[in-house]
Amino acid sequence: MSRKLVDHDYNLRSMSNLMGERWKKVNDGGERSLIKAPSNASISSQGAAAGASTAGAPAAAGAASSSSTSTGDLERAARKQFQQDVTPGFVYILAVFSALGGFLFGYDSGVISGAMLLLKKELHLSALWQEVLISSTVAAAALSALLGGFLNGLFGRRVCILLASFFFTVGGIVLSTAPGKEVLLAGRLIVGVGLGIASMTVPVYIAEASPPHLRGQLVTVNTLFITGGQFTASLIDGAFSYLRRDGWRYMLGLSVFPAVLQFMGFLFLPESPRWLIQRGLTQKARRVLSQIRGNQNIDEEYDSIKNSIEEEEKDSGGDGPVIWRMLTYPPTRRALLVGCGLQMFQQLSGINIVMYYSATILQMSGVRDDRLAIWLAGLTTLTNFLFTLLGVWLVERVGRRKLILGSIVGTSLSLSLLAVGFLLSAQHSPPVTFHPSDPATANSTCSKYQLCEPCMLDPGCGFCYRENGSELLASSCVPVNKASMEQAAWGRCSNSTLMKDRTYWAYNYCPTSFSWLVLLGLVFYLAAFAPGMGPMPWTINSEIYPLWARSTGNACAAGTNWTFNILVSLTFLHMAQYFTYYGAFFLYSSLALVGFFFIYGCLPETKARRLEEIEALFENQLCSCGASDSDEGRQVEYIRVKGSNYHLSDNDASDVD
Ligand SMILES: O[C@H]1[C@H](O)[C@@H](O)[C@H](O)[C@@H](O)[C@H]1O
Repeated sequence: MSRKLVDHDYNLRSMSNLMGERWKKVNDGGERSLIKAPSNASISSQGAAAGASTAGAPAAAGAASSSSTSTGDLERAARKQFQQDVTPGFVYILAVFSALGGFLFGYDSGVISGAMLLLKKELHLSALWQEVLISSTVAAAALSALLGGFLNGLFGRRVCILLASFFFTVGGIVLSTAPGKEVLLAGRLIVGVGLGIASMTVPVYIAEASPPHLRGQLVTVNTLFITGGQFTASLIDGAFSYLRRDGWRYMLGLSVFPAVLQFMGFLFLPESPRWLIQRGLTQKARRVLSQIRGNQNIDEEYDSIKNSIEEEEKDSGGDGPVIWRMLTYPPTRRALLVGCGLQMFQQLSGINIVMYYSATILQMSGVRDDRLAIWLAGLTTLTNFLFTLLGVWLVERVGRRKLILGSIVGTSLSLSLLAVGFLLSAQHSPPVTFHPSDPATANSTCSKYQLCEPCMLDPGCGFCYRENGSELLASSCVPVNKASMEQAAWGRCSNSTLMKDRTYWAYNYCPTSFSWLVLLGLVFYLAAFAPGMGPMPWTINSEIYPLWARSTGNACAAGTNWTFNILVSLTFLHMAQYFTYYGAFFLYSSLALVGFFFIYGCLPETKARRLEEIEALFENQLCSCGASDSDEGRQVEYIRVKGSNYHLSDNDASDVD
C-alpha cells in the first residue's frame, strides 16, 4: 500500500464522515472510539486480542483524542489502528505454511539438474532416460494441475494442500530409496502430481484468506518461496555433488522435511472461509473468518462473500461443467484468457531456459571448473530469489499492472541484450585450425566444420582447443562422447588427464571475448523478470475469477504454465540448432514484446479490490479491460472502524455510510 498516496485518501471529508459514523454508533457495546481516548481496560483487552504488535495503536488513538491533536495525528492513528487490526499474525502463519508448497515447487523442479549429473553416471542413464526423468515431472504437474481444479471444488483447498504435501512426502521417499531408474521414474511422477496440485491451490488459498490490502503481497510470497526453493536446491546440489556415490539420494530425498512440516501444519490450519460459504457450511465459515481476522467484526465481510456467491449463482447462469459456464459467460471467459495468457507469456519469456542455461553462460565467461560452475549457477537462483523479494515489496505499492508491464519490457530488452551477446560471439567465432583424423570413421561430420559456431550447434560435436593467454591453439571440432557430454569421443579432449594442460572441451558453447555481454544480459534478465513476470501471473490468477470459477480458472492457468514450461524446455535445443542461439533469444524477446501489448490491453488493475468486486473489471470487451482501466490512480483504502471494514476513496466518501 502506498503510504504517500494513502495520506491523500484520508482527507478531511472522509475523516469527518468517519467521525460522524463513529458518534452515530458510539453506544454500540464492544465498539471502540477512534476519537475518544480508550479506557485503560479497553486498551489492555484490545492489545491482548490483537497481539503484542498492537501496543502502539491505542496510544496513538488516545493521542488523537486530545483537543490539540492535529488531523494528521488523527489520520495516522486511524491508519495505524486499521493496519494493525486487519493484519492478525494468524494470516501470516497461514500464508507461510501454504507457501511451503511453493518452496517444494521450486525445490523439486530445481534439484533435478544437479542430481542428474550424479545419477547419469551411477545408473548409466542414456540421454533418453535423462530426458524422461526430467520431463515426466513437468508433464505430471501439467495434468494434475488441471485435475486439481476439480479436486479443489470438491474437497476444498485445505484437503488439496494436504494431498499435495502427502504426494511430495511419498515422492521424496520413493526417490531417495529408488533401486533403479524405473522406480525413480515412479517417484518423479508422484512428485509431479504434488507439484501440479500445490501450484494451483496454494495461491488460491492464500488469496481467499488474506485481507484485500495484503493479498497481493502474501500471494507473491508464494513465488518468493518458489525461487527460495530453487536457490536451496542449487545449494544442496552444490554440497552433495562432492558425494559421488548416492549424493543424489540426499538431493532428491531432503524435500521430505518441508513436505512433512506442511502436512502437519495443515492438520491444524482451517479451510478457506470462501469455499466453506460456497458449500453452505456457514457456521464453520464464520468461525474460520473470525479466527483469521483476529479481533475484527467479520459481519460485513461474511455478508459480502455470501451475497456475491448468491449473485454469482444467478449471473453465471446455466448448468453444465464449470469450464463450459466460464467459456460462455463473457467476464469469466475474458478473465480466463487473461490468466492463461499471462502464464503462457511467463514461460515464453524463457525463464527456465535462462536458469537452465546459466551454467553454460558462466562457462562461456571463462569458468572452466564444473564444480565452480554449479556453485555459481546458485548465484543465478539467488538473484532470482532476491529480485522476487523486490516484487513482494512493490506489488502493493505500484500495483500488479504497472509492475508486470515494467517487468516484461525489461525482460524483452534483456533478452535482446543476451541475443546481441550471442550474435557478436557467433560473428567472431574462432576458426577450426587443427583437423585430427577420426580413428574409427575417417569422415565424421564434425571434421567438416571450419568454425566453432556451426560445430557447437551440432549436438553431435564439440570444440576442443588449447589456450595460451587469450590465443587459441590447435582448435578442432570432434564428436562428443555419447555417454558423457563432458568429454569428446576420442582425442585430446576425451581424457581428463590429457585435458589438464590448458586444453579445454567446449560443448554447447564457443570461447568468446563477448561473454561479459551475455553475463550482463543474464543479470539484467533476472532483475527485470523476477519482480513482475515471475510472481504476477500466479498472484493475478488467484484474484481474477469469481468464486464459482476460481478453482477451474486457476487449474487451467497452472496447467498452461506447466504445458508451456515443458514445450519451451523441450524445443530450446532444436531452436538453437535451427535459428542459432541469438535467433532463439531474439525470438523470446519478440514474444515478450507481444506479451507486453497483450497485458497492456487486457489486464485491469486488481490491487486493493475485494475478490468479490473483481469480476466487474472484466465486463468490458476483451483487451479494452486494461486500457480502459479508469481506476488507475484511484486510491482505495479499507479501513476498519468500530469493527467493520469500510471502503474509503477520494472520489466516493459516501462509501463510509
Ligand atoms: O513463477 C515461477 C518462477 O519465476 C520460477 O523461477 C520459474 O522457474 C517458474 O517456472 C515460474 O512459474
